[in-house]
Amino acid sequence: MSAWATEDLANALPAANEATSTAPTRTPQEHGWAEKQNYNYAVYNKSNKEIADQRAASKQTALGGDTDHVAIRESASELPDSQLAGDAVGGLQPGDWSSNAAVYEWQEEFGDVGPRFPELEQQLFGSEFHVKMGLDFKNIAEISVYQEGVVRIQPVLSFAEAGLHPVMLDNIKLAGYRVPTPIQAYTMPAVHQGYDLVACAQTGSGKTAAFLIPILSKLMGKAKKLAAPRPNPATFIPGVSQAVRAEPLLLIVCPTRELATQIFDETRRFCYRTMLRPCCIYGGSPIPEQLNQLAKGCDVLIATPGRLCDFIDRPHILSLNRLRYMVIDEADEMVGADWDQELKKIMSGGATFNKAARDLANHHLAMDHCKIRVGRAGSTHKNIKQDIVWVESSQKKKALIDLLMSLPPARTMIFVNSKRGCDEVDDYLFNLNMPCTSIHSDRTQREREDSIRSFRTARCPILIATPVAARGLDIANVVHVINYDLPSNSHGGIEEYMHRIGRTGRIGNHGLATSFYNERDSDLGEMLVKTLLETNQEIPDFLTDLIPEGFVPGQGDVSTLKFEMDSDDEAEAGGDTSADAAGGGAWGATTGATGGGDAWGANTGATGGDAWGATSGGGWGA
Ligand SMILES: Nc1ncnc2c1ncn2[C@@H]1O[C@H](COP(=O)(O)OP(=O)(O)OP(=O)(O)O)[C@@H](O)[C@H]1O
Repeated sequence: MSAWATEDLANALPAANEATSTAPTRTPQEHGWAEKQNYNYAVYNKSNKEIADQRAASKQTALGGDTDHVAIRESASELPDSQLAGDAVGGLQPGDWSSNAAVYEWQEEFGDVGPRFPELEQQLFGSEFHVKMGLDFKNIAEISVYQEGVVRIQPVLSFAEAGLHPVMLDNIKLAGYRVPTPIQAYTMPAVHQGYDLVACAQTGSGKTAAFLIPILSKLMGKAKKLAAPRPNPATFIPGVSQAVRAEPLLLIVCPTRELATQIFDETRRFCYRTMLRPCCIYGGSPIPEQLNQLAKGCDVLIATPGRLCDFIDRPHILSLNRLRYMVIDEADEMVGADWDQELKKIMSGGATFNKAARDLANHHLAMDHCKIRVGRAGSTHKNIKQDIVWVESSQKKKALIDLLMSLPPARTMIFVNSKRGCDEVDDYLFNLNMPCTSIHSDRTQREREDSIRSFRTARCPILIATPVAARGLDIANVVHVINYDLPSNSHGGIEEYMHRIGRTGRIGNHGLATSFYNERDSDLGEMLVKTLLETNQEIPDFLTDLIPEGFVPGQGDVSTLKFEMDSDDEAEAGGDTSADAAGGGAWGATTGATGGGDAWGANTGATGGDAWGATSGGGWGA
């Protein structure tokens, strides 16, 4: 099945608050929804030994060629062909662990730049499941960029002028990126000049590439000198060949398994045709599988904290001695996890950046680190239409099916606050023949990976999720996000709301976010109204009382709205913030901002002085 097309569907979506009164008179399939799919226990519940035996058997029967691919097809052979074709994402088939996804395997004889491999290139860059840039960059590029602290960075207007390695420029082209997003316009020169960095921007504005592109590009120039020795991939046999110790140059830590595998996917793309070998380690999947990957060499390690600690405790397997860069993704989420002692060097914050995370940055980063913030921390953007609908708790299920059946079928994420609620809503929709799947933290890792994969491929275009899936998930053509339960303040409040709705309307695309609201959500009401006002959304009648006194929707000055998450630095610095240079002229914005000109006043002259691949001073592992 092909991916759902965002633009047509987004244009076809009516205002959701008109939708709940429509009773379903047709089946979901008559309405255009895909057939529902059962979870395939036969494939997913195989033991590791069964999979290994199957792979060994298929290796024997394979007539030359790529034996791993034969094994992959074999392991999925119990699925119908149509399902197989639809489920291949980046070369992975059902039952494969995401950490085993194909990476570019460098060989000594390649010289400086590796040759192209069309099949791998297709897997990495050719997928219809990658998020494609939408048409409305303007609404992202218009957002003001703020720099805090002593260092001022001049943004670049294009990738070409960012001083990137030629292979990185090629990979950026293959990925289809034409111009840097505002956050990328600043992070590229900042990393190039060797600064530690705290970066923060709206959901879906390219933060992952904002740290990957400049860091990997710097490492590419020096990989041969810096990287640890590794075995020849052509002759390496897991468990038989001599394993090497993984000694990454770049470590990326993030809070969830789904995010880790997604960053791994993006890293695989940007490392294409270079000797930088990425690996991904995360909880819930078999350690031996991940050990086999590390044993082939690892220059970029993407990890969730628990599994990383496990491996750090085994110094013969993983050493951080060579580390040059460290990135903490979703840093505000990470600070709760007792990790502050280990977190150093570069920090790329999440779309919200709370005080605890900022304190952590102040504690660990070099004194002259840069802080770059695109828009208000925790703000959303105009490309997401936000509808709030009054629904009593007892009516939510009915309202949900009515809503789904009143809109054109579209890839939809439904958020609930509890695992039990997630199971219940999944059962309810599934029993009504809706093509849904679900994810929460009590599911096995195989179930989690299957669920994300089948949502990504639109085999199950409806995903019901607890907040475990809220952060960072980047799935093409998620047109509609439904907050079945709004996140009360004890469930992350307005920050969580913003992360959830940010699964749609990514990178210039449009999306709809519908939230069910009733008196139980009143603790969120005030912040919700301000968030709606900020992007000029419609305020429903039952929330108009909460509009700040004197503020006229659509006309009021949104900068007067007070948000709890506003930067403490701004307040503390007493207006030291330099703002309003969008750096995004190349995105087609006519902001009137100078975008990289003289607006910044004098450059600091603190270039950091680093040549390619050199670490900036005083940091972790330096
Ligand atoms: N310059 C660019 N041009 C086109 N697409 C881009 C560009 N930069 C990033 N993207 C794509 O935009 C999508 C969103 O990027 P990413 O997931 O990094 O967003 P994010 O800011 O981290 O969002 P979140 O806060 O939700 O995690 C990705 O699919 C990425 O490949």
